[in-house]
Amino acid sequence: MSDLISAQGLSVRHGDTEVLHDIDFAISTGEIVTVVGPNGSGKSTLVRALIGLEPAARGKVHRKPKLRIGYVPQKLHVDASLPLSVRRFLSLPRRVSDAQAQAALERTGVSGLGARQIARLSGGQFQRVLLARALLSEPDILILDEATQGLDQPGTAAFYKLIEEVRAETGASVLMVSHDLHVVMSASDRVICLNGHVCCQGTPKVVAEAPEYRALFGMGTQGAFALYQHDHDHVHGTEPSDHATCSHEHSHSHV
Ligand SMILES: Nc1ncnc2c1ncn2[C@@H]1O[C@H](COP(=O)(O)OP(=O)(O)OP(=O)(O)O)[C@@H](O)[C@H]1O
Repeated sequence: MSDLISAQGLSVRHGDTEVLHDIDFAISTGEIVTVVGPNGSGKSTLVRALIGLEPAARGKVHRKPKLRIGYVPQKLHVDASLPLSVRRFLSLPRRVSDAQAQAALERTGVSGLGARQIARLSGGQFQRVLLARALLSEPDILILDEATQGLDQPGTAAFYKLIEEVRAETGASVLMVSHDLHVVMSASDRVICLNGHVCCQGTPKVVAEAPEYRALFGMGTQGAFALYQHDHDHVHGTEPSDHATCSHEHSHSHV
C-alpha cells in the first residue's frame, strides 16, 4: 500500500511555541485513521500541516502527486447576512453541475436542501452539506476535523455511519480528528493519540468501560479503548499543553 500523505520528524510552530514536535505519520490507501487528543494538543494543526495549510518548522510532509483531498474543516463561519444557497455553496470554489450537486446532497442525506440558505441550516444539516461539498472533488482522502462538533449522539453516530459508507463505496481513505472516541473507534483502523507529539498509536481492539478515557477527554460514558505500540518516555508537564495528560490502560508509569 502506498502512502497518500506522510510526515517525518514534523514540527510546527505558532509564534514562539512549538505546537507539534517530531511527528511521524502516514496514511495509506483505504485506511481510516483517527487522531484523538486533549484540547490544544495540536490535532487541527497536524491536519492543517498535512494538507499544506501550515508550514513545517522542521521535518517534512509528503503528499502523493495529484492527491485529491476532501477537507471538512472544524469551523466554517458563514456570515448570516450573506445570501448564499446550499446549491451555490456547492459550486465554491469549483463550479459543479446541478446533477452533480444533487447527487452529492442525496449521498449525504440532505437532498431537499439545495435551495435553503446556508446560514439557516442546523448544525447536522450543515455538516452534511460540507461533506457533500468535500465529496464533489472525488477525493482520494477525506479529512474531517471534528466534523460532528455540536451534533447530538444520534446525529454523530449517523454521520460516522455515512462516512463508513462513503469509504466503502469510494475506497477513499479517511483521516478524522475526533473526541467521539466510542463512536469512531469501531470504524477506525488506527488511532493516534496526540499531545504535541504522538503519545501512543495503534489498532483499536478492546472497547469497554475506561475511566481513563473520561479523565482524558472529559466526556462520554462508554468510551474505552486499548492502544498498542505505546511509546511514552517523557514527562507531559514539559509539553506545550502541559495541563493535559495522556492516560491509557497500560500498566507502565511515566518517567
Ligand atoms: N493560528 C494560531 N496562532 C497561534 N497559536 C495557535 C494558532 N492556531 C492554534 N494555535 C495554538 O496551537 C495549539 C494547538 O492548537 P490546535 O487547534 O491544533 O489544537 P487542537 O488539538 O485541534 O484543539 P481542540 O481540540 O481544542 O480543537 C493551541 O495551544 C492553540 O492555542
